[in-house]
Parts: sequence; C-alpha cells; structure tokens
Amino acid sequence: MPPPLGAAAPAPAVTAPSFVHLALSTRLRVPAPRAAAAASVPAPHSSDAHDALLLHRAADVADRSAGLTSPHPNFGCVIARPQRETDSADSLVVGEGFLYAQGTPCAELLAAQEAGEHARGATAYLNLEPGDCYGDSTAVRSLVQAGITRVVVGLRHPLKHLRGKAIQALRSEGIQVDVVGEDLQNILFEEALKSCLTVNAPMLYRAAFHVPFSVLKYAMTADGKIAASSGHASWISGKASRGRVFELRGRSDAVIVGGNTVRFDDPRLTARHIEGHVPVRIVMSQSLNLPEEANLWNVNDAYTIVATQRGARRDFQKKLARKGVEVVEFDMLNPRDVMSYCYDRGYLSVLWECGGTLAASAISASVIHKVIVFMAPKIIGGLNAPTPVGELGMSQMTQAINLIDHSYEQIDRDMLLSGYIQPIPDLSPVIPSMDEIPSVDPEISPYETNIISFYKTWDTFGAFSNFSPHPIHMPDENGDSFMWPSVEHYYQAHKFVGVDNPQARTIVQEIKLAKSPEEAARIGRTRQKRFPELVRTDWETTKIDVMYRAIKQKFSTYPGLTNMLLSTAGSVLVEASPHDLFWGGGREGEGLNYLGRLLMQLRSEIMGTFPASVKVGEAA
Ligand SMILES: NC(=O)C1=CN([C@@H]2O[C@H](COP(=O)(O)OP(=O)(O)OC[C@H]3O[C@@H](n4cnc5c(N)ncnc54)[C@H](OP(=O)(O)O)[C@@H]3O)[C@@H](O)[C@H]2O)C=CC1
Ligand SMILES: Nc1c(N[C@@H]2O[C@H](COP(=O)(O)O)[C@@H](O)[C@H]2O)[nH]c(=O)[nH]c1=O
Repeated sequence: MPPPLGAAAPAPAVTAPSFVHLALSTRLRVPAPRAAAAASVPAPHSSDAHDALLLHRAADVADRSAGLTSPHPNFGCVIARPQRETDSADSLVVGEGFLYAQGTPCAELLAAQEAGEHARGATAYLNLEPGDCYGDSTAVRSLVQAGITRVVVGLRHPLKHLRGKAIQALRSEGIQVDVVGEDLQNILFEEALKSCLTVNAPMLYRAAFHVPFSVLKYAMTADGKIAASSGHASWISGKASRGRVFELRGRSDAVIVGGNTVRFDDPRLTARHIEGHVPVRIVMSQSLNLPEEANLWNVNDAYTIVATQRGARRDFQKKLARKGVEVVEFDMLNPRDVMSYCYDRGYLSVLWECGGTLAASAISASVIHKVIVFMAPKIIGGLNAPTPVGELGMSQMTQAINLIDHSYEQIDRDMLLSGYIQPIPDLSPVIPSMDEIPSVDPEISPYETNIISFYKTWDTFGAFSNFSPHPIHMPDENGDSFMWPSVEHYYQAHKFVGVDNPQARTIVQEIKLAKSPEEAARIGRTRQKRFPELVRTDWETTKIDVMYRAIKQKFSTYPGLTNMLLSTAGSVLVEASPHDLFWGGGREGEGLNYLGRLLMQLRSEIMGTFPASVKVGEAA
C-alpha cells in the first residue's frame, strides 16, 4: 500500500529522474494494492538479497559477450542452488555460460552443461529473457531438460516479437519465472537491474533508436587538448589507459575516425594485446583526400570501410578497392546516415575515436549516446591545438550537455570520466500488451487490469492530457516568468529555447502566441522537421525534464487535478496516443508511454508528501 498520506517529507527536487532511475522507479515503485498482497506472501525461495546478487552476477557474465554477438544482445546465465546454510552466493553457483558469438551455443545451454546433475531443482538467473528465435527453442529447452525449477529474469526481451515468448514458454512447462519489476519489486534489485540495463545498453539503444550504441572516446590533456597544435598526439594517455582502449575496441563492432585523424595519425585502430574480436575500422571522408599508403589499408590487420561522398575521387576509390578496402558512397555523408548503414549491417556497438570536428557533427546528429574521456595530468598549450569537440552552436554555458549517470575512475596517472549523453532507454512498456498480461499475473483477466487511458481532453481523465486548457506560470531562462496557455505550448517551445539564433527565438514567440495547444504542437513539430539545426542539441536528453517540470507545475497549480491524479492510485496511466510511441502507449501497448510514466512518477511523489488537509478523490 502507498505510504500514509501527510507523511512529512522534503519537497522532491524539480528535475525528473534520469531514464535509468525512471526505469527503476516505474519497475520497483510501491506495488499497487493487488501486487502488494501478492508481494507480502513470503517467497518460497532464497532471499531477495541472494537473488539480486546472483542476477548481478549473471549481468557480469553476460558482459563477456560484449563485442562478440552482434546483432544479438549480451546474454549471461548463472545456475545456482538455493543452499540455505551459507550466505556466500559463490558457493551457490553450479554452472555459468555466456553467448560467445552469433551461431554458437546459447548461454543457457552452456550453463546447464556445466551444472550437469546439480541443475536439477536449481534456479537459473538471466540478465535478459532468452531470445530463442526463428523457431529455435534451445534456451528454453535447455533449462527445462536440465530440471531447472525457477528462473529469475532481469529484463524482458526488448524486441517486440520476442518479448514475453520465452517467459510464457517456461511458465507453460511449470517453471516458476520471476521477472524484476513485475514479480520482484524489492528495491534490493535496483543495482542488479541497473547492471542488466547497462550490459544490454547496446541492444536497448539499437532497438530504441535504430542506430548502434555509440560511444565517443578521446584522450585529453589537463588543458583540454587532444593533440599538440602540430597535430602530434602520441601519447596523451598512459599505457594502462591505452590498454583499456584496446578492450573498448574489442567490445565494439566498429571504430570510426575522420579524414584528418587518418592524415595526422596514420592509426591502426586494432584491439591489439587482447585476443578475440577485432572491430571493423571506418573512415569518414567527404574529400577522399587520403594517403595512398596507410596502416588502415592493411586489411590483414582488420577489415576497413571508407565512407565517402558519392562520386569522390573514383580513381582513388578503385585503388582502395584493389587493396581490399570497402568504399561506401553516401549522397550526403553525415553521422546519422553512416550509423543507419551500420544498423543495417547488424552492428550493436560503435566506438568513435575521431577528432573534435567529426565528434561535434556526431553529437549534433544525436547519434552519440555515451562519452568516455581519458584525462592526463599534462599541459601542452597551443592556441590552435585541437580540442575534443568542435562547434555545437552553444553560446551560453547553461546550454551545456550534462552527462548522466557519470562516473570517475583513476587509471595510473590518468582520470577516466564516463557518462551518458542519452540515458539507457527503458523499452519495457508500463502496460504489458494483451497477450502478456496473463503471463505477468495469471489471476488478472486482460479485461480487468486497472489501466486508465486518456487521450482527448474530453475523455474522463482528459485533464491529464498536455492539451488540456490549464495555463501554467513558468520561469524562463532569465528568471522572468511567463504564463504559458498549456503544457503543450511550453513543451513545444522548449525545443528551441536557448538556441542562439534569431529564427529559433521567432519560433518560440510563434508557439507562445499559438491560439490552441493543437496549433502549438503543429508549429513545434513542423519547425523541428524543417529546421533541425534550430532544435537544441540536447533535446533528446532534456525533453523528459522539460515535460516533468511542466506537468509538476500544472498539477501543483490546480489542486483539483492533483485530486484527480491521486484518485487513480494503484492504476497504470496510459496516454493512449496511437501515433506518438515515445510519450504514448500505442495501439497494442508497444509505445513507451513516457507521459503515463511521468504522471505515475508524479503521483507517487505526491503520495509521499501530500498534505493531509485535502481529501483524496474530492471532485476535480
Ligand atoms: N587524443 C585523442 O583521443 C584523439 C586525437 N585526435 C587528434 O585530433 C586531430 C584531428 O582532429 P579533427 O581535425 O577534428 O579530425 P576528425 O577526425 O574530426 O576529422 C575531420 C574530418 O572528418 C571528415 N568528415 C566526414 N564527414 C564529416 C562530417 N559530417 N562532419 C565533420 N567531418 C567529417 C572530413 O574529412 P575530409 O576532410 O577527408 O573530407 C573532416 O575533415 C589530430 O591531430 C589527431 O591526432 C584524433 C582522434 C582522437
Ligand atoms: N593520442 C591518443 C589517442 N588517439 C587515438 O588513437 C588512435 C591511434 O590508435 P592506434 O594507431 O591503434 O594506436 C588515434 O588515431 C586517435 O584516434 N587515443 C588514446 O587513447 N590516447 C592517446 O594519447
């Protein structure tokens, strides 16, 4: 049951949770009354702490698949016996396995083979729901034949055509399947769930954005340079750091550099010092003004692709082809088209090791998801020395892209900073699709699930829509405040707010003065499509915060709306837009329903701090 009303708690911060936090909170939030009853029954298995520890271990085992399995995700399976007399999880493990490469035995089969007879009556821990596909059912069959009696799953499979299939198949064989966030809601699973999201980040990004998971990596001196002004750059970071780079390459399907880096560094871009996977090397060059001889043209080291502008230096293209280098022509050579091409080739993860010019272009194209910086305690100076990221069109520090879930690590003399530009997308829709509901909770009939949908403002809960006529007073970037006619006006305008361009400011004014939310939406969407360069570079990451700020202000401005929201306690809220599969739930629950999630997040925050004076459920 939700915490008692009126429980004093500090006012929650305004900023919305990052995606990972949102994923956790919507999965591990206070269970609805029905689920709470189920959760209060003591689990007939080892404690949640053991399960969380072993699930975390399965994610670590899955990480050994990194770079080897594309286009399949990283799969890990740990089989453990629930021995009660010891607290150490290690002594519980009887078998482990990870997917070594496409077409090799699956993790579940390998773990079952290692466990042998000890698998009978044991529990299998999987970072990700088994991905048996194309009629193959090896993973499920391996667990059933090994005599596994319980399976703990970190994430449902992100791909719609696979999601829920293996879970249903295992349950139909009488195996107990506990899915984190559905059957296991204890906050103890937070770390384990985060490790499952992180180890499958490549698959999640690829499924969500239809481009490979892209990591920008560079080595930088303490004064922010990636080379001397002469272009000389070896070496900035130390041997141990460069060893980590070889590992990073070994986990990537491709490594990308720009034409200048080839001209200045003549790089090899191989994952030397470690055996196993060798990434494809990609050069992006519009001019094709590249050296006749270069390490990258030696395809005995690794495969090389040169991406160039259609028709560039055909004679040189032929020379490269004769060396075994693959040349791919693009009408307009740009990072997004190259990433779409890599997506089509099945790449899961790409490492950008380019200079600042191409890095800026890739960030502006929103194809960079994570940044890894090796900072060395060195000063090189140089007015014209190259820097890690070139022109992004930002003139105010307040426009800076804030890395999310960032972390620091010291590596010998260097400092490693890594963080996400675009947080890990959580693909699990809050509303299970119709065929999933029975497998989520057999007691629930698909037609009784307490899902509250809203879409048009005249629906019963239409006031939850961003188009509802509830003006909101919001501070602007200069601290002045403005009365926005609706949440939609505010949201659409903020695609262009802060962009230092008169045209962008004009669009913001147009949207402010739009006569209706529909008109505001039309202006915002059409201008975004026609003038992508006028949209703020960090829009993909900040749009959740912008929306959360606006709905928070809306509900705190209109107490009746807050009461209406509280009256939905325990129900799943779905914005039933069939078109917008990010904010909406889609026709069959395939949408991500982020507006519904934010409203539920807001509701659970209010439930924690709601003043006792106002009764829940009063007329709106
Ligand atoms: N310390 C570190 O980690 C690293 C340092 N460096 C250093 O950085 C310097 C090179 O930096 P930089 O000049 O920025 O080189 P880049 O690696 O960014 O290459 C820029 C070139 O990329 C090509 N390109 C293709 N498509 C695009 C696009 N859409 N946008 C932009 N460029 C595109 C063009 O090549 P073309 O002109 O052929 O058409 C362009 O000139 C070198 O001194 C190198 O040593 C480089 C990488 C990492
Ligand atoms: N100078 C520099 C880096 N430079 C990057 O590494 C590339 C050289 O790779 P390779 O030829 O395989 O050794 C170079 O082209 C550039 O992309 N990287 C780092 O981790 N630390 C460094 O100090």
